[in-house]
Amino acid sequence: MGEAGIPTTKVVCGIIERDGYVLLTQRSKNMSQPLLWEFPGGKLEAGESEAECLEREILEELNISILPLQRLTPVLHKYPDFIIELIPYTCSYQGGTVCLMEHTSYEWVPLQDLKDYEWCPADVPVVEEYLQLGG
Ligand SMILES: Nc1nc2c([nH]c(=O)n2[C@@H]2O[C@H](COP(=O)(O)OP(=O)(O)OP(=O)(O)O)[C@@H](O)[C@H]2O)c(=O)[nH]1
Repeated sequence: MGEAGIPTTKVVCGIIERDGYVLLTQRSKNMSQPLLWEFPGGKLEAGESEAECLEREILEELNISILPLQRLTPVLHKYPDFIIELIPYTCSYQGGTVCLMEHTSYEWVPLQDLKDYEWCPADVPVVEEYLQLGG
């Protein structure tokens, strides 16, 4: 539980790397945080590991397979009506063609452009840490 009894939602997200590019997805108009950019992923379900969650969500949302590599620092972020613990993993792209099930668009982005996107607020520290690590 977080402040004032608001539960914390654990969300695992993937920084998916392929040949020096990283995969970003843009939330669609009818999702929460419309049109903001994020690293694909989703809510951790009971009984699954973070890696299992990430592989499942990315297959469901994008139809590609990935391999989680390194866990970065989780970010605790308070949105007006909920608290999120965003748990980032670097991942390698393994195969498949991106097919969007929920998002409005995606881009493979070079590291130097990551700062130019309008991110979900919880992602901002993740982007900073990732860039500090050198990608
Ligand atoms: N997948 C993902 N979600 C993120 C990121 N950053 C961030 O704040 N979130 C938030 O974490 C939640 C993830 O939920 P989700 O993707 O599994 O499901 P959803 O949007 O259908 O859930 P919702 O309808 O409850 O908003 C959303 O509220 C989303 O806005 C991120 O980088 N990746």
